[in-house]
Amino acid sequence: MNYEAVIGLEVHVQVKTASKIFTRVGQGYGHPENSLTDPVVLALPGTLPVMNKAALDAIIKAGLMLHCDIAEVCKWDRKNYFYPDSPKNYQISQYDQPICIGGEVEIELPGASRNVMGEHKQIPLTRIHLEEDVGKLSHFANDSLVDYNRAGTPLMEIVSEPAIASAEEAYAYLTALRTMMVYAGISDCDMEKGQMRCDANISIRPVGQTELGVKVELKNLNSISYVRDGIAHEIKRQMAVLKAGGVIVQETRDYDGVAGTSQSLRTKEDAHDYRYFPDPDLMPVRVDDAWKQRLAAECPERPFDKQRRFMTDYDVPYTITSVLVPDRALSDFFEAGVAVAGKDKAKQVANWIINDLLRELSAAGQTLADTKVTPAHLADIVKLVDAGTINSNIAREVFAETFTTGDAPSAVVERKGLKAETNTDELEQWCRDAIAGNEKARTDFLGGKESAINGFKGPVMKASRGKANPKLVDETLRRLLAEMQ
Ligand SMILES: Nc1ncnc2c1ncn2[C@@H]1O[C@H](COP(=O)(O)OP(=O)(O)OP(=O)(O)O)[C@@H](O)[C@H]1O
Ligand SMILES: [Mg+2]
Ligand SMILES: [Mg+2]
Repeated sequence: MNYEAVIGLEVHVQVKTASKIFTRVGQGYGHPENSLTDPVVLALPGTLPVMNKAALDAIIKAGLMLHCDIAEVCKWDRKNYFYPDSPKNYQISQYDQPICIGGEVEIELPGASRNVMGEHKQIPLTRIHLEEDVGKLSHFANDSLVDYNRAGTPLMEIVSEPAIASAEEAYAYLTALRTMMVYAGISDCDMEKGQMRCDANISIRPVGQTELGVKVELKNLNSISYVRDGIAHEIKRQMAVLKAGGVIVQETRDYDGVAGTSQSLRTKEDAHDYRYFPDPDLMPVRVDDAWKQRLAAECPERPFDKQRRFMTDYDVPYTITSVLVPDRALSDFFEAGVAVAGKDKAKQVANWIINDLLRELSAAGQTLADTKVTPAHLADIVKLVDAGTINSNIAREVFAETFTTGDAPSAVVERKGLKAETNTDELEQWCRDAIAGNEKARTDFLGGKESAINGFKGPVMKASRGKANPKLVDETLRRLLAEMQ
């Protein structure tokens, strides 16, 4: 029998706000243990939560980016459980009235090769709700330590429908989701810092069956690659169980990304009853149109929409757009360059960014934010090359100088006297010398071997100390050779 996999992902994303979700103490990663706490975080008697509107703004934005319906009214519920990561013995979350309903995540599957755009698909979402993150426990041989710095950090839970078909699709889903959240400034989604965390629910069923199989939930998937590997491993495991005549039991498993193995944590029988009920300390939230419209205006263009626009409007190849677009600052830099250079020069501007700017940045250990190169510099250098003022070899040199000094390319050309040799008499003499100096190439060319012309170009370039305009050299050589025929 043939089986197919069905996957649903629950993704937790920490929202990047200045303060925590229900109190004014700051949030962050890497601070001394228990330094980001206050009476509300520690649930001291008499404290009450106060809603942080910035966290609501962020989740509404996320919902708008992902085409969700934003509920007119949503409310807060207590998820009750007893564990030291939550000093209140409950977590404030949203149960039956989440803020975002439905929606979808556009994903791109791997193409036939790196240069080819892969298939795009929409993965439907069930909901997105907002809750507070909990504290972190560290277990040692004889004791366990609790750090409440993370407790109360606003946390979105993005729940997909069971509609992801493979480990590759799950990988693409998380990549797309992360790019989108970073684009909108909602979260940095650094999985190593726990800013994005994912649980994967996996079942298999005979192909053609509509009813879902029994799901297994994988936890502790702390990188996007581990999610992919963990899912692939789990699908194989379930197939093997069924093939051997066994049954899948509903359980939660822990996946060890390093070892590539998983083990059962708990089965359905141990499932919690969270006794959800509305939190009496918090009012429901009503989101009106004006609020939604304010945030819609702040939402950036979706990355895949931008990529399609770059390809159709600017005629930039897919491979280049897939480097430019995932980095919002880089794509803004590109568009600023195009705005100066003109739309018809977009491809050249993009090439300077991809081939030269990125190379120089990585060699210098810098990021785009540090660079002295401006979008106008790129437009300048494209213009210099197009006008034949400098050839592309010299342009590389000029760019490197602009990169280190921040001087405009035309200023560098001026200062270093790098203008292409336009003295045609001198150029013509160099060409004559080159032809005279290579008898064989001359006979070959005159005998019809087109490529033999290249044999003269090296000596001409050398004579001009690299400054000759290659187009002009080519033209002059052809004219002189034609005269000899
Ligand atoms: N049979 C199934 N096979 C694969 N995925 C499933 C199946 N049934 C449900 N899912 C997925 O499992 C996830 C369920 O998440 P949800 O938060 O609704 O419930 P939960 O996991 O029971 O709750 P908790 O938040 O406490 O983990 C969804 O992403 C859903 O698409
Ligand atoms: Mg859940
Ligand atoms: Mg779950």
